[in-house]
Amino acid sequence: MSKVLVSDPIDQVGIDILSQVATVDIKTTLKPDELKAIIGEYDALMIRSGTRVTQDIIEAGVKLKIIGRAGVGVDNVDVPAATRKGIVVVNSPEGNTIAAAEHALAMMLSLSRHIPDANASVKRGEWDRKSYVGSEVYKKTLGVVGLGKIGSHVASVAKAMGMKLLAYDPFISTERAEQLGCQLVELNLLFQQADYITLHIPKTSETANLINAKTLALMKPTTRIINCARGGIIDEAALAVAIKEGTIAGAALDVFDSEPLGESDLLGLGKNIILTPHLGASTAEAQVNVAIDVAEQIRDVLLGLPARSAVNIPGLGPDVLEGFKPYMELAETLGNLVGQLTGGRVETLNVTLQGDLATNKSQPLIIAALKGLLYQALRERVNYVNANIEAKERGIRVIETRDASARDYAGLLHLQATGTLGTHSVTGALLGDKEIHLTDIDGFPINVPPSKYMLFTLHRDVPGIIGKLGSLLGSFNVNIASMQVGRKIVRGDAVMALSIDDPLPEGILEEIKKVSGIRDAYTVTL
Ligand SMILES: NC(=O)c1ccc[n+]([C@@H]2O[C@H](COP(=O)([O-])OP(=O)(O)OC[C@H]3O[C@@H](n4cnc5c(N)ncnc54)[C@H](O)[C@@H]3O)[C@@H](O)[C@H]2O)c1
Ligand SMILES: O=C(O)CC[C@@H](O)C(=O)O
Repeated sequence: MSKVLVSDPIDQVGIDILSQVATVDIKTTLKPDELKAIIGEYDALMIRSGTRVTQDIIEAGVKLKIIGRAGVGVDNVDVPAATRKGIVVVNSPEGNTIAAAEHALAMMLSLSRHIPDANASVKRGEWDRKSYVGSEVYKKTLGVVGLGKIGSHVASVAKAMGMKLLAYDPFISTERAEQLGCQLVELNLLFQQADYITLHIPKTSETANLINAKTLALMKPTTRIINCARGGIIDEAALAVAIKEGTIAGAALDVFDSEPLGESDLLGLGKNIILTPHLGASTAEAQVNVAIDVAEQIRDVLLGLPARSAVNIPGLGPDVLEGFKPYMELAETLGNLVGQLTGGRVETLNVTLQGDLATNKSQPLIIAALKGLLYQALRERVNYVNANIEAKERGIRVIETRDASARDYAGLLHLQATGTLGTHSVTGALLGDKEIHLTDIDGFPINVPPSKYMLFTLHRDVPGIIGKLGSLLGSFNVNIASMQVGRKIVRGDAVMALSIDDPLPEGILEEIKKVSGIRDAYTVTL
């Protein structure tokens, strides 16, 4: 049975799902060294934001197949290191969207009305109504930085509260922004005009310290900033100075450069700052959502099924996977076959996607073809996660061609590999949407389903050659399950594709190549 380590608090519903297929250990107080010492035993690791999965830990996780982040941000996982090791990293892209958006809105209103400080004063026995006069958000301008899932929800609710919306997101269309009632503007204009600025972006090299002394200086003295996205997007020292000096009115922060917060310039700024301990996703509903979402993906991967929200398998979303699964198998089989026919080191793989496959959603097929191609070299070490990187590291150039014109099959996949030992090509399609058929080998038309053990010959199409080959195989006790010849012209060059029941015995390939009329022969195991 597989073993899963859960190293952060996860809702029980997730543990129950994992327990269907694995032994689950829950250890939520591990120090990095302790995690490193035991991770080697586990097939899967499930975390929230508390565990840092560094390269060290990934290297020590010799059995790890999947890391599941019960939340959105995977910045606590070294995803490139996991990818290199073929470990799938999954998250829950939507499970806590509403929770995080509502937290941002709650922070905005709390900051406007000094609710945390007013509440604390009443609890101290005071009745001070003068110190806590607030301001309304109605008719004020909210600047939303990042109009993705959380930013969009914040914008919709803020719109309903009568706020004017500006947004900055270089990856969002004007139409989408308009649908949400937002005016897309340049960042500096947003900083200059907004009364409230709410951040809903990932922390990347572009967004690190996006709010700094320079950008703070652009803001109005009445501006309030809300960050429920990621620590490090705001320069905390500069923010503390801006609040202290009245350059801006205040800030509400759920996330910090270093968590837990500890000593900080942000403490001691009174009612103009609200600090929460990374609570954006902490609702009962969100924790159930993310636990189910991620535990199901871990369960599926441990059962050999694909994950629906893998962050390091490009283009393998649920919609793509559902329709493409049989074609993924086709691509992998063809990749494996052409890799074995070509032998040696492959330098270029030409991938032609024809008919229905000629869509811009077919990137997963190329990954599957590369996985098949690299199988002989890497065996189980290559998977959908690392196939692309492995191919790049080996200098394999991939050339894609899309040809939407209809053929005899709804979708045809053609692979041509060129390497140090020559060039070979294979084409395949699906019959009845699921049965793989090889339709062409090296330009010769055939129509055979692939089988585990196959023999291909390139020969002259002359009488008797099939008999000679059959006798030779018989003399070595090789049973032929099926055989087909593909030729372009009668008595010209031809290929023969044979399915055989067992692997070809040692030495027989050389004997086959000596048969008069046979120019070459290849044996493959699929
Ligand atoms: N506080 C919490 O507990 C909590 C909970 C959930 C999510 N989050 C964080 O909230 C953030 C947003 O999450 P989401 O689910 O909305 O993500 P999302 O991917 O749906 O949206 C992010 C948006 O940011 C935009 N973006 C990327 N780079 C940008 C840039 N340089 N400038 C402006 N926009 C940029 C993207 O185009 C996208 O629209 C993430 O950082 C996530 O980790 C925090
Ligand atoms: O695990 C948490 O509570 C925080 C999650 C949040 O930061 C996220 O990115 O999803």
